[in-house]
Amino acid sequence: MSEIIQVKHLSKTFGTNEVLKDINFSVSEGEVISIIGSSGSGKSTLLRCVNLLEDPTGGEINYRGDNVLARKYNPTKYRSHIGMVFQSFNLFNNLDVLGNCTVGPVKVLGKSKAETEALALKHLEQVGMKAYINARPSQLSGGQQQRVAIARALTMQPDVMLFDEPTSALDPEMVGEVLKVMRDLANSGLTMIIVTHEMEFARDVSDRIVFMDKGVIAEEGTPQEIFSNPKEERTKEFLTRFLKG
Ligand SMILES: Nc1ncnc2c1ncn2[C@@H]1O[C@H](COP(=O)(O)OP(=O)(O)OP(=O)(O)O)[C@@H](O)[C@H]1O
Repeated sequence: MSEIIQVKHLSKTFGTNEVLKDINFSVSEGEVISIIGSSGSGKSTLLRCVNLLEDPTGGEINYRGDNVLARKYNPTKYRSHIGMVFQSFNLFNNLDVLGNCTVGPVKVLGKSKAETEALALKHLEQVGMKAYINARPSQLSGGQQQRVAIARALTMQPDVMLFDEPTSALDPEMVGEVLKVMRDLANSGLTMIIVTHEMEFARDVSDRIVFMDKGVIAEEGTPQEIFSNPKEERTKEFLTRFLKG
């Protein structure tokens, strides 16, 4: 399996707060990785660094072997390979559903409108939102908006999709529909890095679990290793606390 992203010795500091310390991990084609850990452990910051939404303080992010933090590398080009879905959907309310999905590929990637619309319709169908192409985001439920946000990211034809707590802002009854779409994507072979508090989902869909604690990767392994047989005391404590809560 070829490596798509490799993070080496990554660090991130906000003022005097060292949020990420010497992070090393990689994702290969077709892999699904879930990042779990307590609130404030640095999960979202790590994902945002991978997408260059935050400037890492040190280390390397390699995309197919090239360090994207090197001066000569074009960050816009790199970002076009990385899809991201946020907690808060971030759809454009002045555009309808189809417009939300086509604006990026047409304006940023310079793709043809006809080709992009066909692709967008395919992905909107995949997430069960094809019937809503003319709706505005404000007319949709949170779960529907998040499914459109997923279709929008997919229409950019990314190499890897990052999900930053995609169900945290949803009413409980809408969590399932978004997780179902993500399960289907994972089964389809899409490469995914997911920050989530949905433990059951993470256990079921992931090839690997990364457990973060206080800015470091405390433990990493298969779902079986992490959930049934964690080696680190802090992993056990987190899971016990989580299951009780
Ligand atoms: N833009 C920022 N400026 C200053 N501090 C920040 C910024 N973004 C994050 N932090 C700090 O970095 C630390 C890690 O935050 P982060 O959001 O990455 O954690 P998390 O594990 O994703 O938490 P949660 O599960 O609650 O989302 C926190 O102490 C947070 O206050």
